[in-house]
Amino acid sequence: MQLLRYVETYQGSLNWFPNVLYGFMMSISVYLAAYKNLDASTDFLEEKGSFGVIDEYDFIVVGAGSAGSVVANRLSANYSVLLLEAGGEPHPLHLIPLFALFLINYEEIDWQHKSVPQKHSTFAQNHRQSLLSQGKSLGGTSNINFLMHSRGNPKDFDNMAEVVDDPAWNYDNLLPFFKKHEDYIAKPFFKYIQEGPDDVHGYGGDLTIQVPPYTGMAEKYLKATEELGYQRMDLNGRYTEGFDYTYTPMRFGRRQSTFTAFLEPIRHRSNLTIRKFAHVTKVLLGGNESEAYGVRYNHHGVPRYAHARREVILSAGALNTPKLLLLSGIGPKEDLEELGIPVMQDLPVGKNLQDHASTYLGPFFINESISFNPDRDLTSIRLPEYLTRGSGPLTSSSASAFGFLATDVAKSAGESDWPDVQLIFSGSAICKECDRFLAKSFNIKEDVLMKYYKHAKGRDGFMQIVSNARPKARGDLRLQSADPDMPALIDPKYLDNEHDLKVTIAGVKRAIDIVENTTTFQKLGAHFTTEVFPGCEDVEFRSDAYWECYIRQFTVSLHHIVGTCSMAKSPENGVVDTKLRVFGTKRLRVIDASIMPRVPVGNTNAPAIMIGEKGADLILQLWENS
Ligand SMILES: Cc1cc2nc3c(=O)[nH]c(=O)nc-3n(C[C@H](O)[C@H](O)[C@H](O)COP(=O)(O)OP(=O)(O)OC[C@H]3O[C@@H](n4cnc5c(N)ncnc54)[C@H](O)[C@@H]3O)c2cc1C
Repeated sequence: MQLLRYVETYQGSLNWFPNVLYGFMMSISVYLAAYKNLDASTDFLEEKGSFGVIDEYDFIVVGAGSAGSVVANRLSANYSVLLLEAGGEPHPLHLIPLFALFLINYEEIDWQHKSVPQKHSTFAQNHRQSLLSQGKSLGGTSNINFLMHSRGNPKDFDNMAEVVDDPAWNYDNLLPFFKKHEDYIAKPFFKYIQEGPDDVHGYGGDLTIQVPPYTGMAEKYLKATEELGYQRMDLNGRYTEGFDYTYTPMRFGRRQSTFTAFLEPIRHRSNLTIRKFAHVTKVLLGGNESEAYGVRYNHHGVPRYAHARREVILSAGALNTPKLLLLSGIGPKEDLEELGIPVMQDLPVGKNLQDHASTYLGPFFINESISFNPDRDLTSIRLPEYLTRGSGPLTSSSASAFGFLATDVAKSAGESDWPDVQLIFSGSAICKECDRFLAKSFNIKEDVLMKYYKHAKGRDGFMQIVSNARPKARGDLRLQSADPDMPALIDPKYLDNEHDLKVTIAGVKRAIDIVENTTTFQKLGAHFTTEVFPGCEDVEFRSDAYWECYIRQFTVSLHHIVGTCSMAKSPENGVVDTKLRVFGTKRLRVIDASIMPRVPVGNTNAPAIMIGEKGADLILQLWENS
């Protein structure tokens, strides 16, 4: 507290802080590499000699991410579990939500997948390749995501149950799995939270869900959306159109990843073996019925094998799980034969890839100094304030409010109660180094962002992310080689159809309306930038053609990839059945985001965690009754 008082008193003369911080962030790769090398060397020495002749467990879980951490936690309560994770310890900087946007695209903690060059989008990204980040450490992508807790719309799950013809996957039946781990803290004063038997939230679970202490300009944004007739509602409940503060997995201002919630507290459980730096390269399948009996993996350069007495569970995420299945001979027959991989099962692995293609709309400027302007507001007080009180802007990933709305496209399809656009509000101004940081995080050409943001630096303002929440685009993932170290060919096919473009343009116009047609924002003199996005100089500014150009240039993935190992009624339409067992195999399941047949209207971390709960429950039910 003494330190806090000292810093509060002298902060005026200590405004060197942003410069130091920017300098630190620019050299972050050195720090990340040092941390990882130390972790890997310690792990190598500790694990040396700890392998048995037969490394055998009841269950093997591949991937300690959002879903895998939950699966390993639940199963190891009763059975022996080997959890294999390609990455190491999560980096301590992950805990600070404000750093979320600046800790992606580093090889030490991110798989850094890239799409193949896109024909209809991502023109401003280097080589037209969309960066498709995925966390690589204990906790997986929950370590590097933007902390938005959003389950998806009840209709998404009802629709999923219909597609797979199994009511077990409808919203009402999945609710217990959303609630099971939740420790929900509702923001005070909001009346929309249901109480009693209709309460959709859980309390006292492993994962605390709350609004961060710092919300910046979010209240202004929510007021403006109310002016346009949108209600404030619980976006993790039975919502339709509406807006709210962003709820996040967080305790005392620190990110709660699935590592901190589900693995750290039990990592010394005698039934659980966590093996870091263990890159699984093949599922071992035997007999006529493709029965999974183990996996092969590389551990510090040494090939290892582990056997499962009961099941092998793949939770390597929506890009690495299909890759692993393909490498193991499960996938489209023709593709596998072309690469000389013996075919174990002919299944549409890697097809049906979906993602939320989005655009980063802005900057919007205001005349008052109320946005979070890092150059000004990131004073030296922020660190001690964060460390001692768990408060202040460091607690916010900057996506402080969001909402869902139904465009005319949804309405004319009779789906006004199933929104098709998500708008995310980021109340941060463009700081003097933000162009370079954002270029790195989005894989955008640095000169493009430097040009576009030049006039915005240091001015109070904000951004909105416009996301096409129910895309029609269906991409795919294929192998280019049987070598596990070769990246897969990933093609999300963003904006390859008129529908997706139309919905995104409609979303952009609503986002502009919120700013330019509400008294809340007009009192602040709020307006969209007058700067033309590089590459769109030849079309009339703010015309539909301009928005099309902007969206196709500045396309960014919201990193919500799903569908590559789709759950389905039959093997012609998907990869796993409704018990998440890979069709045509035995003792092999997929439990992660890849099993969702359609991307939910919302974000995918909460659904992936729910799938972890549901999958673990299916497994426990089977083995406890047999
Ligand atoms: C930058 C970014 C921001 C995002 N923001 C949000 C957000 O704000 N809100 C939200 O809800 N969602 C967000 N998401 C998406 C969400 O976090 C993911 O959809 C979700 O975490 C996926 O969970 P998963 O269990 O399927 O996979 P993951 O969490 O990716 O877990 C897979 C794990 O498997 C490991 N692995 C992979 N291959 C192998 C192998 N061969 N051998 C061993 N281990 C392996 C990986 O290292 C990883 O730890 C974001 C994603 C990104 C990248």
